[in-house]
Amino acid sequence: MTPAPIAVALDAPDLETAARWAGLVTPHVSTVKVGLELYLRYGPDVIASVRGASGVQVFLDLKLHDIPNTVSGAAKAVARLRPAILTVHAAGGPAMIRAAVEAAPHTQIAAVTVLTSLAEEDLGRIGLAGPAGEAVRRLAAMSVEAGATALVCSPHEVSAVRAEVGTGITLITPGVRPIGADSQDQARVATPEQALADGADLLVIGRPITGSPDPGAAAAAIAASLRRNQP
Ligand SMILES: O=C(O)c1cc(=O)[nH]c(=O)n1[C@@H]1O[C@H](COP(=O)(O)O)[C@@H](O)[C@H]1O
Repeated sequence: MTPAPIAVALDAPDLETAARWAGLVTPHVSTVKVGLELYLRYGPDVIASVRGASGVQVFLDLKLHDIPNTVSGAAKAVARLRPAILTVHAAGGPAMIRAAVEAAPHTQIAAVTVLTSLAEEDLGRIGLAGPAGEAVRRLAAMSVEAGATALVCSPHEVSAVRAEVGTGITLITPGVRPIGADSQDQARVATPEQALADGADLLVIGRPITGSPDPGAAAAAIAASLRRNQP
């Protein structure tokens, strides 16, 4: 069976747990995601540990955000690990995004538009002209123009972003919660089925899977539900 288009966020406090989660979910999902918590604690070794023998795609979510020269150096430093995807903040601007794209030619650069943890009322406070849908659309268009081939947005904006950027761009949505699951610190959320129906290519799901007593079974259940809902 083809693995589901899900990136499991391995936000674990230690490497053993992350590698165990990766092993359990890998038969069911296409991708595992390494974020700041693991990377800052263990560094580059974490990539080989979670990739394991399966060779699953690794998404390195470092959300780089700095001046172009610094982001170029950082992207070069991790490009040798061959992550399939690397995140940068779209708010870093077009020159920064382009610097990342040029520094990591074998990795897909994903620009994070507006964090899924931000609610409409937060945008004004950080000085971002809203509403969220409009800010995401603006950042998405700018990022693609700067060379990003993937975008991160919430499921709420995915259909508008798809209409804006067309079919060639990979749309990645965190803020995904199966029916009945707690949204926790996520503000703009939808179900996996809805996110996919609205045009997402890859769903980022962490705690609804990794917080389960059986992460393998939780991943398998979401994957099966997505298959059932396919048109
Ligand atoms: O870039 C990301 O992956 C990301 C962007 C965003 O806007 N919101 C967001 O939640 N994420 C990441 O997606 C994951 C979501 O995890 P859960 O909320 O546990 O499903 C975390 O690892 C976040 O760092």
